[in-house]
Amino acid sequence: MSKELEFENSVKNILEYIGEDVNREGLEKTPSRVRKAFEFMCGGYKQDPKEIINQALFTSTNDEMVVIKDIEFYSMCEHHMLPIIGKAHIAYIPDGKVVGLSKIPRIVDVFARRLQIQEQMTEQICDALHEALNPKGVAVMIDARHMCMEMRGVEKICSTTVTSALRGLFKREKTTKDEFLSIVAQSLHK
Ligand SMILES: Nc1nc2c(ncn2[C@@H]2O[C@H](COP(=O)(O)OP(=O)(O)OP(=O)(O)O)[C@@H](O)[C@H]2O)c(=O)[nH]1
Ligand SMILES: [Zn+2]
Repeated sequence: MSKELEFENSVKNILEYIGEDVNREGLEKTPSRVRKAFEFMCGGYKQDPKEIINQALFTSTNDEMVVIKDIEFYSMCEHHMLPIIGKAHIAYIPDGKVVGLSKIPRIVDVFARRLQIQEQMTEQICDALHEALNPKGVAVMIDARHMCMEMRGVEKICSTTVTSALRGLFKREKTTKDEFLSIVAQSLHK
């Protein structure tokens, strides 16, 4: 049996388990729709962040902080496979090269489109940028809502989780870190 069919049969098992009639018309294509949705939502496993960044690296003498704020993303927690919905705020200080701006949200999606815990996703984005750009510093802050804490479990719909990862100047210099925090503060969930 193909892997695709195995996946679709697993979806049918879940539908049966929750008490659905897998043969009713509305559910006929659901297993294959779910498979395609998962292939998209977990497409990050097949992507290489270095390859993405290397497509658009430009020599530059600029060494001022570059901040890309409010990068929305959808991920899934590895414990419940329920959505994590949030925003990433990313800054770096170039050291001889800058990256095409669109590549930063692409890197966020590479790691968001995997099963995640928020702390790990924050670190992975930071490390990927640090390794590929070799900048003077990188900072990543993620502010997200976890559906496993809203739709079920503790059912706290107003709580958000903020995580950060800092490298280089952002870690060593308080003024650099504070500048990043003041730019990002306005974007955090109220
Ligand atoms: N640190 C961290 N924990 C997470 C993240 N996403 C979900 N969790 C937590 O993972 C934990 C799993 O705990 P368990 O006790 O094994 O699972 P559970 O019985 O479903 O727990 P409840 O959610 O409290 O009902 C829960 O406390 C979740 O809130 C994340 O991104 N980071
Ligand atoms: Zn969860």
